[in-house]
Amino acid sequence: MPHPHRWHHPLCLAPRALRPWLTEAGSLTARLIAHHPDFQVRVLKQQAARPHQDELATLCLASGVRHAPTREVLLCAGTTPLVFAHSVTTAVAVRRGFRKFRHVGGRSLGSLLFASPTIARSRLAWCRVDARHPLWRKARKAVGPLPRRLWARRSVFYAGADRLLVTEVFLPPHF
Ligand SMILES: C=C(O[C@@H]1C=C(C(=O)O)C=C[C@H]1O)C(=O)O
Repeated sequence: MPHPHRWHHPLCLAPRALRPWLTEAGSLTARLIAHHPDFQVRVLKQQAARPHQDELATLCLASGVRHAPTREVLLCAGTTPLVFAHSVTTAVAVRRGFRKFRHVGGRSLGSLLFASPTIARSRLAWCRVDARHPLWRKARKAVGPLPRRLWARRSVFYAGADRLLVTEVFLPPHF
């Protein structure tokens, strides 16, 4: 059976209010701060983890790779989670183009990525994830009960040959 989650879901199916968020080409962090002065980053995990199946090709990783530097956060307004963000890169990248990745801590990764003129970004891609997808299950674990399907977007940041894949899952009830 083909993998049910493909990253080119038609954007016209997204709720109108969500579309500006799904298509924001600048920093999502900056957009969230503009709407929520009490914006906060809650770090859930920053460690090596097995990349998701649908991340391997994008990061040019072989399917046997078990340890890719990974960061998972909740982007919150006060204590209310708005977005679950999952970022993954390669062992080489954190020693080269994305050296600062491991030291972001409680700051937003966006503040690092968009501050660097040498880091470029790919086009965005979209997907509706459900319980079959690890992103849905991770978000569920972090925030509790969720609707059956969630909108997610992702893009690759490039520092020379190095890649960092950032995926953002939009959480109800806010989105
Ligand atoms: C890529 C950005 O950074 C955001 C912040 C993240 C973090 O701190 O881990 C992760 C993904 C993004 O939602 C952005 O602001 O657009």
